[in-house]
Amino acid sequence: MSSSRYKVRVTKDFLVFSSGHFITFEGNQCERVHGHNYRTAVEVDGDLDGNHYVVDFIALRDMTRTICDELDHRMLLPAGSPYIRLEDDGPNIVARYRDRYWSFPRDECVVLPIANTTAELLAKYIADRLLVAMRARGWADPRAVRVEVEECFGQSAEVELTL
Ligand SMILES: Nc1nc2c(c(=O)[nH]1)N=C([C@H](O)[C@H](O)COP(=O)(O)OP(=O)(O)OP(=O)(O)O)CN2
Repeated sequence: MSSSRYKVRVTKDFLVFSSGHFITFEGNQCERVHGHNYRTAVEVDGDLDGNHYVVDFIALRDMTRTICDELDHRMLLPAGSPYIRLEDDGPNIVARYRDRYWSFPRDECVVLPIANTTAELLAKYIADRLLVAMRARGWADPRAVRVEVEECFGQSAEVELTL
């Protein structure tokens, strides 16, 4: 007897965010500030519910759009970096790396609970937020949530939350 496994996938031309960032790497390197037009794709694996669908992908689309819109046209800053210090400076947030520092108006930044603004950890952040949003709607946990974040054409990272 064969068994069936289902997933829904959502990727739309508005599930994007144009944001600034910089990453640290190799423990002693920090990029210059730059930006990307990030694109996201979301997949949810699970059993069919009483509607005979995994989840309503319109609702999933809208949940994802809410998160993308929060990140759009913002400077993405990591709150959990061991290398980059974030400081309040009145209406601004100052980011410091060794003898370099950047000052951004607070409402033009998003401080994220991640260690580095890599595509991988942005995908993880979005996946975690989506799971919270699904649970807030009373949805049963799916089997898995996957989020892909593409930094630019041909460069992306994906996370899978297995539940
Ligand atoms: N696995 C990952 N590798 C890299 C990431 C990442 O998030 N995950 N990020 C970077 C840099 O932040 C940077 O964003 C790379 O972007 P890009 O502009 O493409 O880098 P380059 O300037 O070197 O590429 P060009 O196409 O020549 O502009 C690096 N690695």
